[in-house]
Amino acid sequence: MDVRFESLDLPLYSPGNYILIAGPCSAETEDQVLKTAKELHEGGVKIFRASLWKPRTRPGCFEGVGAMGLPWLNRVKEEYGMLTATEVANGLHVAESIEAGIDILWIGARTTSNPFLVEDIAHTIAKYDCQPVVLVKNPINPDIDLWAGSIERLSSAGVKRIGAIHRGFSTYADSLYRNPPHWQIPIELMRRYPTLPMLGDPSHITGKRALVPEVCRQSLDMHYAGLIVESHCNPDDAWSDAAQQMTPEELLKVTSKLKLSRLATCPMPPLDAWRTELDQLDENILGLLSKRMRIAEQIGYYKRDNNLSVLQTNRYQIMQQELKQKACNLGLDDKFIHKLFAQIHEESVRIQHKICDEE
Ligand SMILES: O=C(O)C(=O)C[C@]1(C(=O)O)C=C[C@@H](O)C=C1
Repeated sequence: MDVRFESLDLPLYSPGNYILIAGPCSAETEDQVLKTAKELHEGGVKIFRASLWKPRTRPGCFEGVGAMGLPWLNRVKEEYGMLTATEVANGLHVAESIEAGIDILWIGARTTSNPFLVEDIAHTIAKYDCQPVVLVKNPINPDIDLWAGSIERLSSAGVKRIGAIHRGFSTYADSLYRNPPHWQIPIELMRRYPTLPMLGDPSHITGKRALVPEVCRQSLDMHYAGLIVESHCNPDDAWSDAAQQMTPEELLKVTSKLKLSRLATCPMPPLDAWRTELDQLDENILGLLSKRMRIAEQIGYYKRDNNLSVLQTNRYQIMQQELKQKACNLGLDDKFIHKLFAQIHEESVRIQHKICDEE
């Protein structure tokens, strides 16, 4: 589908000249909102974010202050001249936010996954002459068409200023990141829509404040238009997502370095994206190997207690035979897979011998 994107026309953060949206995960109290906004404003941040409606995984968690926080965001606008941004999950949120003068609305990952909600949001926005900027987070699952589909729905309904937010994708596997980035997906979206502005969301990708700086850097190296980062005046006491929020001071230390590292390197976006993806896959392989060895250990104890021999040649041969077939089906070289699993089996046998020798 041919989608035309108008410029977001948002103020840029300097140094670095990129869009920087910062603020707490959730608006909690008027004081917390104003204190955080003041510190960010003093550091040159021009766009303030805070969620009012929070879709949470389980009931009983803090679900946001709702429309009560809209006047707090208005005070941020009036007192510090910042633009304001919040998350919307249905048409009612949209209407309340636009009527309260919010400048930027973002659609969260769970909402992007629901075409009915996206339609509701799109048609509600389109009713207003003075439209906000709308940013679409990637869906929770790594489904590029669902992401693209939401963007297309907004555009078809008449929403003009649209951008995307890359917040990573949820995973079942153990991972360094809360939501592994799968960089190839946003890269593919940017290939499909070359004029679509993409913002990185390092807070949700990493889930840990210590990792936020490197993902900020990677996002800008990918030529993203900017970043949306969580910052709280007292992150450890935050009512939601405490581990991934940083103080305005910590954040500004990172953002001021970004320009330097961006100029000092010569980014090669496709290569960088592939390497990042390989790093992630390697980490997944390590996680799986570790799980496999833990199971081999358990079998080792069982064999010791039941006086069974460690080496089970039959089992090993059947396993290799099946792997050969599976490798061929996946287009992998069967000799390589044979060698790889011979090594893995050898290590498993070593671990079990050690257990059996322990007594
Ligand atoms: O199946 C078992 O008995 C195992 O202990 C597992 C395992 C393996 O790593 O796959 C290890 C040793 C045996 O020779 C065969 C297979």
